[in-house]
Amino acid sequence: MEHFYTIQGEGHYQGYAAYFIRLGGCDVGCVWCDVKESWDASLHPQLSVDEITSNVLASNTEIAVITGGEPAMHNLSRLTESLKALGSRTHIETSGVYELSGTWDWICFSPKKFKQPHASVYKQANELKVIIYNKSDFAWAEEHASKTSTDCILFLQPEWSKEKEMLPLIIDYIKANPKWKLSLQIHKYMNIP
Ligand SMILES: C[S@@+](CC[C@H](N)C(=O)[O-])C[C@H]1O[C@@H](n2cnc3c(N)ncnc32)[C@H](O)[C@@H]1O
Ligand SMILES: Nc1nc2[nH]cc(C(=O)O)c2c(=O)[nH]1
Ligand code: SF4
Ligand SMILES: [Mg+2]
Repeated sequence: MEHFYTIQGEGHYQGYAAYFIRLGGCDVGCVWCDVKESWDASLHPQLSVDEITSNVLASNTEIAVITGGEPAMHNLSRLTESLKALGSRTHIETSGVYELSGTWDWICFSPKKFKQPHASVYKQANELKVIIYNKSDFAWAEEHASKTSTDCILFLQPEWSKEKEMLPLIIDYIKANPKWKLSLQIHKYMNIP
């Protein structure tokens, strides 16, 4: 769908320069998705792996973030092999609904109520990033956290339109349950992609 060089705005690598590759196509249907224009893959141009990776190479970062849409809908073996051959780190943002293909240095798993994750992703995830849209999402976050590996880093991130309402609750929750950390979408405050 698009590719751009920016600052990773979320999660464990928040603040790092990163080259984003956003793949079209998603059938998860989150009501609050902030990139709904990604859902229909046929509306977006197809680029070759070489076209994409040459842009990553031209940037100064060694971090390539594959996102979407739901990137795991696609076979990502060739793309991740090419990125790694260029010396790039491969990071993915995924809802975990599909079994992952490809080789990954960092897996950010953000489960969704709208479609159940695939069982395999829990032990693969390096970070769990749960979006908090309402109060019931805290208990739901714990359910998912209990299935991840012990070294998985746990984040709560407010849904953007509910941030004013949910952030105070998230802060209280993290103070009471400090295994969780806060993730804010800092790129949205900075008005960058
Ligand atoms: C657009 S999604 C694409 C990757 C993948 N489909 C997924 O959902 O993880 C990228 C990240 O943005 C988060 N996100 C999407 N819409 C959001 C919103 N309105 N507020 C906060 N986070 C949001 C998702 O949970 C995910 O962690
Ligand atoms: N700056 C920036 N950081 C991000 N982290 C995850 C994003 C995503 O949409 O996957 C994203 C994004 O869209 N922009
Ligand atoms: S899974 Fe990701 S891309 Fe798909 S609708 Fe949900 S937030 Fe949007
Ligand atoms: Mg985004």
